[in-house]
Amino acid sequence: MTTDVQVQAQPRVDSEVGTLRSVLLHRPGAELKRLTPRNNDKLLFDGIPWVDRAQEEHDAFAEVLRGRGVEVMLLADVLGKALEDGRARTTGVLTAVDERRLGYELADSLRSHLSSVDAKTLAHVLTAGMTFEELPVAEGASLVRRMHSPYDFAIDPLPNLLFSRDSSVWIGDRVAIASLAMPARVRETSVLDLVYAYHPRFRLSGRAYGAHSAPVEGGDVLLLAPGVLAIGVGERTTPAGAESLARSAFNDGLAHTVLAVPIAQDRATMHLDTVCTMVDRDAVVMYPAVRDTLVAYPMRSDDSGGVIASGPVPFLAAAAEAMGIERLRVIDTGLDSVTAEREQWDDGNNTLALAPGVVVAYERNVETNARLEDAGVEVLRISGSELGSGRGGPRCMSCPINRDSA
Ligand SMILES: NC(=O)NCCC[C@H](N)C(=O)O
Repeated sequence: MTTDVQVQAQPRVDSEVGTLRSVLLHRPGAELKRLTPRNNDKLLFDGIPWVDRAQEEHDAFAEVLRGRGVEVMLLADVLGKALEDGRARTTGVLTAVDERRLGYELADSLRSHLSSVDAKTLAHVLTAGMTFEELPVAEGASLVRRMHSPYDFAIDPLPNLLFSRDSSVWIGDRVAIASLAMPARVRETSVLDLVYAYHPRFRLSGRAYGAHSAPVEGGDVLLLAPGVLAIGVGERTTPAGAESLARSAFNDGLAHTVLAVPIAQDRATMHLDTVCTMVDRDAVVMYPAVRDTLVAYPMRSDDSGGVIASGPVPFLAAAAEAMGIERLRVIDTGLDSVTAEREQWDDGNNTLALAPGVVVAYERNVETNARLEDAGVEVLRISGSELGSGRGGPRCMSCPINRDSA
């Protein structure tokens, strides 16, 4: 159920913790059923999720948000709506059909076929992909068709759309569509591009950054305070990507300081939000192992379209200074290193704030959640036994569209 006020809310996000009003989620679907032990690594899942249970867990997550008055927009719905525009369908077909994979003839006949299907079916194909076995009949003489296994992908599935945080990020009233680093996620950019270009709710919104710039993933971008961004630089976001997003944010007047924060180039720490998320206006929960070592390279505008970087300097001090506060509190999870490592791996530090001091977290991270509560943070627990197999928590699975100003 949504209220009139929520429906009218214009996209705008200037912090991590302002009361969440609208959010974009992706309910996992058929694309997760494509995962097998042979392809799960390439598709960036650490196991084979039980899809029905993952959907139940996701529905429960969405219900927690709705229960707190948040408008939940689902990607399948907004993509389907965007694809009602014929121009979106044409672009969607062109970006999904890869002639290098299919060869000229098969690509041509698949493009014709997809141009004739309705918006909902096309939305399904764009997210769940298509196997050779599912291709429309005809082209029996195609070498490509004959030589591929029926189970090979003619169009790759996008199981990581579940992590809607990474593919786009709102900064102020502009949306930055990510340039995703891993081959398994690159096509997500074009799906989100369709949504923001053609869905009536978004099509007038301005863009920040450019989807074809150097890699930046939304999980690396933290809106520490209005005008202050932190951008993790590691396995996904590159220094050039961070600089490019900073330049765009400065030029659009969306930020005065951007902190580039190096993180280890490991799967466990693939994004900054795997080790640090904000839980209150002046507080973060942070993986203890990085607490004292995290540094930042502050960037500011040179006032003529360029970016000036300095540092490295200690992250916590640089963040507090840029935010104009005395100290950025780190909720001390006080965990022994083994428990901390286990809970970090299971997204214990990946919380989604619904308001200052109110977060959604995976229930399995018992110790981290207990410490958050000891520090006065309200923790709304969700189950993530299956959702977590893609290695992402509540923040990763949510793209805030509208928050009250913090
Ligand atoms: N912000 C995040 O940390 N997102 C999690 C992304 C998980 C996904 N399987 C990936 O490897 O990209």
